[in-house]
Amino acid sequence: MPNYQIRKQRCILVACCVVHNFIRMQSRNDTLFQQFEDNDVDVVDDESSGANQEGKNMHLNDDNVMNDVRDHITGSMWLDYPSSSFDSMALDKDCSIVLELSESDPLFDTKKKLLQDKGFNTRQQINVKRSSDPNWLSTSVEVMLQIATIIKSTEAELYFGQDQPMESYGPRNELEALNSILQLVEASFSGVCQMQKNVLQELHNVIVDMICQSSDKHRPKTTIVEGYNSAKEKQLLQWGENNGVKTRLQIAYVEGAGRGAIAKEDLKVGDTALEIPTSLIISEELVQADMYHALEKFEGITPETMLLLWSMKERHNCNSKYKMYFDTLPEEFHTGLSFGVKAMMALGGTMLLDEITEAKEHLHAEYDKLFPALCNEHPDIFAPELYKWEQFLWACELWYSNSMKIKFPDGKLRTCLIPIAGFLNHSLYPHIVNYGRIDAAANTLKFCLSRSCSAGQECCLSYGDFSSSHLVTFYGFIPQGENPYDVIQLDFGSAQDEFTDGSSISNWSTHMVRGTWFSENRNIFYYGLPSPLLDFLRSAHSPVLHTKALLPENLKIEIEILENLLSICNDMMDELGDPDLDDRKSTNWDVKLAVEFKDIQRGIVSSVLTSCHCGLKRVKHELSEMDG
Ligand SMILES: C[S@@+](CC[C@H](N)C(=O)[O-])C[C@H]1O[C@@H](n2cnc3c(N)ncnc32)[C@H](O)[C@@H]1O
Repeated sequence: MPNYQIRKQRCILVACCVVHNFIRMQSRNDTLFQQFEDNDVDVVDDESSGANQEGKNMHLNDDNVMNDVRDHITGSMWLDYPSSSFDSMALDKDCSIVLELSESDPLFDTKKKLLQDKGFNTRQQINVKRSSDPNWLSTSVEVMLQIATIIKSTEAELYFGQDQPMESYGPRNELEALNSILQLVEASFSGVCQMQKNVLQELHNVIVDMICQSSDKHRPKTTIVEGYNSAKEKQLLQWGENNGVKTRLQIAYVEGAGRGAIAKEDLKVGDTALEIPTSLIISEELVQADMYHALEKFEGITPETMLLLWSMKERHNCNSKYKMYFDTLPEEFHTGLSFGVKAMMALGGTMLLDEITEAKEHLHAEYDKLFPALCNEHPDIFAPELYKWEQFLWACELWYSNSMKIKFPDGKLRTCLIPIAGFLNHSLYPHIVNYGRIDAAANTLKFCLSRSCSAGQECCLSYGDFSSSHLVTFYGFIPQGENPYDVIQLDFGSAQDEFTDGSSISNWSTHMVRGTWFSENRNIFYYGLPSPLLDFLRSAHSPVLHTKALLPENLKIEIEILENLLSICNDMMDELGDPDLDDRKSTNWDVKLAVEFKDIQRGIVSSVLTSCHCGLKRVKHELSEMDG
C-alpha cells in the first residue's frame, strides 16, 4: 500500500430520512483517478510492478518522495500509455475488424455489461465490406467507435456516460478511440490483397475525416505572445538537434501557459511532431555510483527519489551534459505546493485545501527523513547548501510538473525528464494522446499526432485525465475549457455498501457529481444527473427493484431522492461560502488560482442544484397531472 493517503474529505452530515437517518457526504476529487491509473500501470506492464522490481518501482514502494504525493493522489504525471485494451484488436482475413475488451482491463466487468447492454460482445467482429448502402463505411466506423469508446473509457467516463449519448464520453476519449481504430487499420495494410487494401484505405480516410470534424468542434484559443526572447530555449533546441532530436515544433510564449510548442508547419494525423533520442532522456541510469551507494542504505528508497536528489545537484553542475536543459527551467515553480497562506485561506471549504496541506506535510516528512542525515554523513556528495528545503521543494515541483513515465524496450517504466518535450503544454483537446513508449527500432521517443495541428498553432499533449484539483496541486494551472474530469466525489459511508443496486451497470463503489452541463439527458428519471448516483439513492430509499415507469409511487420516490440531493448540495454550497471580494482583487498568482478553482467548484454544485430544482418541478408537475 502507498504510504501517502489523502485524508478523506470533511464530512457533512445531511439530515435524511431516506438512508437510515443520515447520509455521510464527502466530496473528494481525486481518489477515483488514483485507483484507476495505478491499475492502468499494472495493466500496461506486469513486470514493472513493485513486486517484480525489487523496490525500484515508484508506484508501489512505500518510501518514495515522488511515489509520492502525486502518485499516491492520482497516479502519474504524464502517464499516457496506449491501453492494453486494444491489444487483441485485429483484422481478420475476411476484412472484418475484431475489437476485443481485454480481460485484464481493471474495469472489465463494467465495460462488459455496458457493451452487452448495447448489443455487443467483449470480442466483437465488424464486417467491413462494400454494400449497396452508400453509408456502409461510416456506418461500420460508427459501430467501431461505439465499442472503442467503451473500451477506452475511464471510470468517470463510464459513470457519467451511462444513459447518455456516446459523445458525452468527451473529446479525449473520442480522439483516443478513433486513433485506436486508425492504428489497427494501418497495422493491417501489410499482407492483405489489393481489394482489402482499398477497403482499408477508404476506412482510413473516413476515420481521419471524423478526427478532423471532431477537431473543428474543439479548437481552444491560444494566443502567442509576440516578442518573447527565447534565446535559452533556442539554444536548447539547437543542442537537441545537434544530438539527434528531430522537431517540427518551435518554442514560443503562450498567454497563460508559459512556454509552449508551436507547429512550424501543418502537421497531419500520424505525423511525428517531435522525436527525442533515448540518449537525451534523463532517467535513473544517471545517478552516479557514489550517490547511489550512499542512498541505497535508506530502506525502500526508490530510483525516482534518487533521481530527484541527483537533479538537485546536477542543476548546479556547470559541466553537466544537461546544463542547457537546466538553464531553461524556471527559478520558481508555481504549483499548489507553493501556495502561500492567503491562497490556502481562499481555498477554504474545498477539498483542495486538505489535499495541498497533506501533500506539503508529506513532502516535509520525506525531507526530514533524508536531511540533514545525508548531508552529515556524506557532505562530499550532499553539500548542505544544495539540499535545503526550498531546493528540495523546487525539485519536487520540477518532477511533478515536468516528468513523464516512459516505458523502455526492456519493459520497465521509468520516470524521466525529457528535454524539449518538456515544453509541451496540456490541453483538454490534445493533439498528442499516445506517447510514453520508446520506439525500440529507432531508439527514440516519438510524439505523434492524434489530430492535425496547423502551422502556428500550439501543439498540446494530454498529461492525463486530471481534475483541476490535481492540476493545481502538481502543475499549478487550470486548463482552458470545461474539464469533464472535474468531479466531486460523494461518500455515503456504510450506506453505500448496504444499498448497492444490481440493476445498474455495476455496483459502483464511489459516487460523484460533475457539472450537469455535460449531460444531455434531462428527462424525468435522469435530470442531467448521473444514473448510478440516482439508482443508488433509489435503492437506498427502498431496496425493491425500481422501474422507470411514470407511476405515482415512482414519482414520489423521485421527489424524495431529488430533495435529498438538494440538501446535500446546499450544504456543500454553504461550505464553499460566498466569493471573497478581496481575494478576487488579488494579483497574487496563487490567490487567483485558488479563486478560480473555487469558482469551478461552485459552478459544479450550482449546476447540480439547478438540475435538482428543474427535475423536482417536472416531477411535481407530472404528479399533479396524474392526480388531476
Ligand atoms: C511540462 S511544463 C510545460 C512547459 C511550461 N509551459 C514552461 O514554460 O516550461 C508544465 C507546466 O506548464 C504549464 N502548463 C501546461 N499546460 C498548461 C495549460 N493548459 N494552461 C496553463 N499552464 C499550463 C504549467 O505551469 C505546468 O506546470
